[in-house]
Amino acid sequence: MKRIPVVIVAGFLGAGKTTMLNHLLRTRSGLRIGVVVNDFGAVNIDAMLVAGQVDGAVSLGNGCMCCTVDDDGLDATFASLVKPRAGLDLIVVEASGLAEPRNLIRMVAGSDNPRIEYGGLLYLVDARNYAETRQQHPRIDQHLGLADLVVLNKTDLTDSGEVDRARALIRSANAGAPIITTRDAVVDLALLADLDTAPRDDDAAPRQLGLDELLADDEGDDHCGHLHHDYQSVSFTAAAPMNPRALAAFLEQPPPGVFRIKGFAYFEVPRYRRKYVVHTVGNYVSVHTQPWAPDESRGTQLVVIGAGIDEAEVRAALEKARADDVMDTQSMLSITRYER
Ligand SMILES: Nc1nc2c(ncn2[C@@H]2O[C@H](COP(=O)(O)OP(=O)(O)OP(=O)(O)O)[C@@H](O)[C@H]2O)c(=O)[nH]1
Repeated sequence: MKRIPVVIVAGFLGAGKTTMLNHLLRTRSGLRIGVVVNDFGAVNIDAMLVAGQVDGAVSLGNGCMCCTVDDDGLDATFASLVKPRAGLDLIVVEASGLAEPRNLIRMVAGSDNPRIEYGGLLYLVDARNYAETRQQHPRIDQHLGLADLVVLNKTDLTDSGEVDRARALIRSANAGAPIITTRDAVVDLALLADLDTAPRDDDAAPRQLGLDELLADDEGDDHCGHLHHDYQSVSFTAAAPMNPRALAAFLEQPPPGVFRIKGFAYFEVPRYRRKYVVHTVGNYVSVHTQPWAPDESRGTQLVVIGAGIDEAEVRAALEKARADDVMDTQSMLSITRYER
């Protein structure tokens, strides 16, 4: 029986994991892909952003799955995905931006399910924020060291010098994994199919860490060092419309410690009634629109993630950004200027 490869997609907050997953799903040309999506916040925004285009999906919300799944690891999740009827060719596990890849690899490689096999780790790097993130979180180097393929993304937001510097830093953490540069995480699906057997850039050198060593190594059990211990998330939901100017001001200058905001917003402004998907990563804001699903209730759902954030302050700022009056169309400029 052919086993279904399970590829783990990891990378720090906002690196482009969901963007890549959506690209793969759009271009899968006949291949059947199952996904496991894990979000840090209580509202599973990532699962909503990939909904509707996937052949089988399991969403594990509210916490990094490296620590929050139970003793069976991901076994129940895989069991529900690999039913022969689903006929999957590939399973992609999108880790939360703060998850520990080593633990995830253990869960997949150590699974008792005879229908799956570990298919490798793809690690996404945000070229714009990488140097700073690495300085803040030296542990990222360990994550990168486990990768079978590194995708250096967001090259449009940096100059070539910065891309070269990021490449050199990645190389110092991982001697052999191929590094590809991308914009909007456009990765060829074929690359994922043979991730763990693809030729490495240092063919002569041994792998930094063999899978057996990895599974035996106790270092990954040191939960204290996990990135998510330093971070909090605040989820905000509102059925009433938002004030575009006030929400834009929040996205541009969020309370101290906030690094990532994602979700969607509802504005009751003539001609601007579509669903506004909003993202911030560091100080970069981006917005795009999509239609509401026919049965979807209008409303705003945002997840705000950061280190040392004051939940009450975040919540109060978002409450203040609700529209308390009829909004003029001019006010939407403050949001639409970030449309990509
Ligand atoms: N300019 C630019 N924006 C990008 C690129 N790739 C992704 N983005 C944007 O970056 C933001 C975050 O992308 P996501 O795909 O949601 O990132 P993620 O890694 O899934 O984020 P988390 O799950 O929160 O860790 C979104 O606004 C994307 O549209 C890129 O290459 N260039």
